[in-house]
Amino acid sequence: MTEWTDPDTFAQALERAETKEKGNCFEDFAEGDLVEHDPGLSLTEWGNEQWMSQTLNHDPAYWRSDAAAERGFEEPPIHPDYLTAATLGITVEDLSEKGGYFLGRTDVRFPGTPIYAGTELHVESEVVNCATSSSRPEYGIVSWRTRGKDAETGDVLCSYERTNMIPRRDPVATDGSGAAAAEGDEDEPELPDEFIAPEGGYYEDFVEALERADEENTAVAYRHERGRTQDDVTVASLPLATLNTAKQHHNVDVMADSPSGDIVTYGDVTRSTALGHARSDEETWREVGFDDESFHTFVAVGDTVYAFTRVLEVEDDAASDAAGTVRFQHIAFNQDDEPVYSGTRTAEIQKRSK
Ligand SMILES: C/C(=C\C(=O)SCCNC(=O)CCNC(=O)[C@H](O)C(C)(C)COP(=O)(O)OP(=O)(O)OC[C@H]1O[C@@H](n2cnc3c(N)ncnc32)[C@H](O)[C@@H]1OP(=O)(O)O)C(=O)O
Repeated sequence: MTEWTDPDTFAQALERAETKEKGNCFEDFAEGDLVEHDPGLSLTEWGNEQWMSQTLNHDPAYWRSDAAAERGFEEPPIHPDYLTAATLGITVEDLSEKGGYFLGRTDVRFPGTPIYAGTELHVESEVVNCATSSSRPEYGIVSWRTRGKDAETGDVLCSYERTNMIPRRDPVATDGSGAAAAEGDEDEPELPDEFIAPEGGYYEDFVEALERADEENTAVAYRHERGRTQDDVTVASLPLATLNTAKQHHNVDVMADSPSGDIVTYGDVTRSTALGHARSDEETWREVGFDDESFHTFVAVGDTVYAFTRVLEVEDDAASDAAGTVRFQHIAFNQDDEPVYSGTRTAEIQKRSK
């Protein structure tokens, strides 16, 4: 009788067996398609706290009832970073499990927040753009508008537009114009002469710093001291806890043959860690939204995520009198000072005079 577990026999069996594939290729997406994602997730206190603690997000309003009450929350709510990561994680099986790279995201908004532990997520995505990559024949570039809804009420809790490179089933010829344009675009860097940092983390400190910087060639731009070295928890456990099935985060065997040569950190972990560093130097009141997010290069186990912040503008138009609105650019960078993530963030920052 054939012993199927004999190594030689099994090797032959594997070679002849069809693989039941997961995920979709570029050709499977068409503009206007609506995908209802089957996985769902109950946003738990444990998941929220695990995400926040591992990414160094320690805003007391998300940890302590008295601080939550001061902010007008019924109890410590679900953090917007965890909500964003969970909304995206659920979509991976249908949108990007085939592989490819999470390139960027914009228009991240939270119309239905605050929300609390126990809320169940139902997520849907609409294909908004399918484009040829002019630099990489084996990929196309797909963008989706994704909405994370309260499964019970249908209220939209988190919405954004995200772009990934997605493998093509059939590679196409490209004209290489993307790479050529990039080569020609290399301008000399023109940084301001002087960088200043706000004295403190209240709204007034950002206003005062921007006023000081109003002279020519000065920017309000500073780095944050904390760094977070990536380990098995941040690289594999956090994405799996959001049902993110991208092999990039948990299949060392497959990733050994990829450009990174190893599993890589979920973009939302990199981003949330950098934001955690930035928030530790400010008095955050409420997150409003995020735009123009890009992931520039991979982060892997052993890499350390640091953060740099530039203050772009302030506006005294927050929903609460206790805060003012600040728009930031945050750049996450690694131990070799390479940018790994950048994006703009609009947040309400507490006033000292509250
Ligand atoms: C979730 C999830 C997966 C993950 O979380 S993976 C971890 C997060 N993502 C990454 O680590 C990717 C980091 N990025 C890179 O390593 C490089 O950017 C990459 C993807 C290797 C591309 O390198 P290139 O040097 O080839 O980069 P280009 O700037 O030339 O971009 C290639 C084409 O993509 C277009 N593109 C780039 N960024 C965006 C963007 N934000 N929005 C739209 N399109 C973008 C760019 O224009 C180039 O287009 P061409 O037509 O010229 O090819 C999960 O599975 O979902």
